[in-house]
Amino acid sequence: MAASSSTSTTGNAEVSQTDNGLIDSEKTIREIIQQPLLLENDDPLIEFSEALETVVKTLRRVTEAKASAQAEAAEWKRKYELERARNLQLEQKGGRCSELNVEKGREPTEQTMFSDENRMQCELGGGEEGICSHLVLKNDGPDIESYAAQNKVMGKASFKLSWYCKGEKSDSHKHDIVSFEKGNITTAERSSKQICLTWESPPQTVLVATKPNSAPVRKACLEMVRWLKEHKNLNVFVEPRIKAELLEESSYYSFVQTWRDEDMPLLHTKVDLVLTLGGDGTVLWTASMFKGPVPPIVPFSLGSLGFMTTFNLSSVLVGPVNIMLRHRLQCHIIRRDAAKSEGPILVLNEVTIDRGVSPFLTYLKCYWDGTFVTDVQGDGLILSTTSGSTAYSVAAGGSMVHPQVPGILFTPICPHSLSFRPLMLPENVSVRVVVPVGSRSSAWVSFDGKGRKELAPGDAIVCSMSRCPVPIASQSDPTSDFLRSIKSLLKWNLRETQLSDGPRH
Ligand SMILES: NC(=O)c1ccc[n+]([C@@H]2O[C@H](COP(=O)([O-])OP(=O)(O)OC[C@H]3O[C@@H](n4cnc5c(N)ncnc54)[C@H](O)[C@@H]3O)[C@@H](O)[C@H]2O)c1
Ligand SMILES: Nc1ncnc2c1ncn2[C@@H]1O[C@H](COP(=O)(O)OP(=O)(O)OP(=O)(O)O)[C@@H](O)[C@H]1O
Repeated sequence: MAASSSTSTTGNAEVSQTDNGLIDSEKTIREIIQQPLLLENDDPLIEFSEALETVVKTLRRVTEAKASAQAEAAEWKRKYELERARNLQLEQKGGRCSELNVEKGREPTEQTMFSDENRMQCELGGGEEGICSHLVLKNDGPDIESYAAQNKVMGKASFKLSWYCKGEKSDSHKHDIVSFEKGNITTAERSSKQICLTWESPPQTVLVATKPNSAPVRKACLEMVRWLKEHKNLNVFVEPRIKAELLEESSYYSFVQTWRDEDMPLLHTKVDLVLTLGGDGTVLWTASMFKGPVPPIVPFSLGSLGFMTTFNLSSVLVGPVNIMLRHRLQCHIIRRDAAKSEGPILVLNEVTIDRGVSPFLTYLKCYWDGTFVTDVQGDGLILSTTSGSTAYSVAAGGSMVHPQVPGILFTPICPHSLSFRPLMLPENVSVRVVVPVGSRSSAWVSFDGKGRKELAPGDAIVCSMSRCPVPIASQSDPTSDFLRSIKSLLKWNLRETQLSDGPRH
């Protein structure tokens, strides 16, 4: 039935002209039926009268059904507006957290989700400190089925997510990771993490670091320093050892600058760019010179492997340059009797706690965020970054992990246990490794394979992710670099392809 465009309102229900027409038709038919002219024995007229009676009944049913549907629609509209007004009111109150307010002893099942008056009720608990808020809807009325569908849309429980860091509330980073707008939980976009460095002003000061005791590296260094000065007019910094080597070669290199030990904490404020000539060890060494922020490093591969030394071309002075942020672990040593800790010591690959020269089992107790986790009884333990996962950790049975995955690898070295598998922890965990007071021997700790220190019984080392990563220039994207490294350098999964001319299964 087509609806008329003009309407008149009766109470809550809106009655259209079509409905008025139906009512008029019914009246007319009734009048005809009740005509006194109709005789009792006039059969065709009686039949006609009965037929008209049926039409009257049908018309009445249609009119009633329509009115009822319109009344229901108006009621839903009213409820919707009521609900909306309540929600707006809540939002204006600052989205205060409220606790779930379910009637005591009554589960919020479909049957109990509406009130007796078929009225949606939004009951909000008063808990100021709660971390969630929910709508509770009740209905014991007859139209449960038709309301249930609406409930799914209108009665969706609202909630809030809160972030805690080591037991303390912290919302500072929430929208970087998870959004919960309108009750839909989504994570931040993860399509690309490629970082590109574009110089806003040209670099002016360059630090050159080289592998020692290598004639080709020494030659490359002389040429590079000269080129940087003559072609780019850049300030050049080198380590004191290299400065001595350069001056040994020629007094021409007297323009080259160096630093004293006490200046090192401020080195990053003077240097725009670091160039390394050597292998992975040279990158590790150079990164270790910076205890805080590290300037971008461009590694020139002159080593034997070159996991981090994938860069070969030097258009970096113009840019843009692809950058890979490699995370570091920062470590503090806590001596049994000392009031102050030693450190921080930053590592790009790993911290290794091992038995050193001792022929005995290393005995270590491990804690994550202060909770005891396990003992290590074996040759030792490696706490590795994902960049370091392809170094010592993989040799000890750890998995190789893409360096963009944030985390800490927990890899035992030759554990004297059949079930001690390596595992990986999230980046935010703080790991404490203690040499128990009752241990028969000391343990030894090393940082990227260097700076060996003894840990006596009662001493501990605490490691967590540093906020200062090492930005390293890369030739292509991080995934291609990683795959190229593990395939060409570690020969990952190299196998001849099976011939096709064999038995068919
Ligand atoms: N059994 C082992 O595999 C083992 C033992 C001791 C140390 N190491 C590794 O050596 C590193 C120190 O390197 P170095 O050059 O100063 O010492 P190094 O001269 O002894 O060289 C160690 C080798 O490890 C490679 N390497 C370093 N970092 C790597 C990485 N992230 N991925 C893949 N290979 C990597 C180097 O290219 C080099 O070939 C330590 O951080 C440790 O990871 C490995
Ligand atoms: N500037 C530096 N001062 C002191 N030691 C350094 C310096 N650069 C590198 N080293 C050390 O020299 C050793 C060898 O360096 P590197 O690893 O770069 O060369 P490689 O062994 O030939 O290459 P790769 O590591 O790729 O096999 C490493 O142990 C490293 O710590």
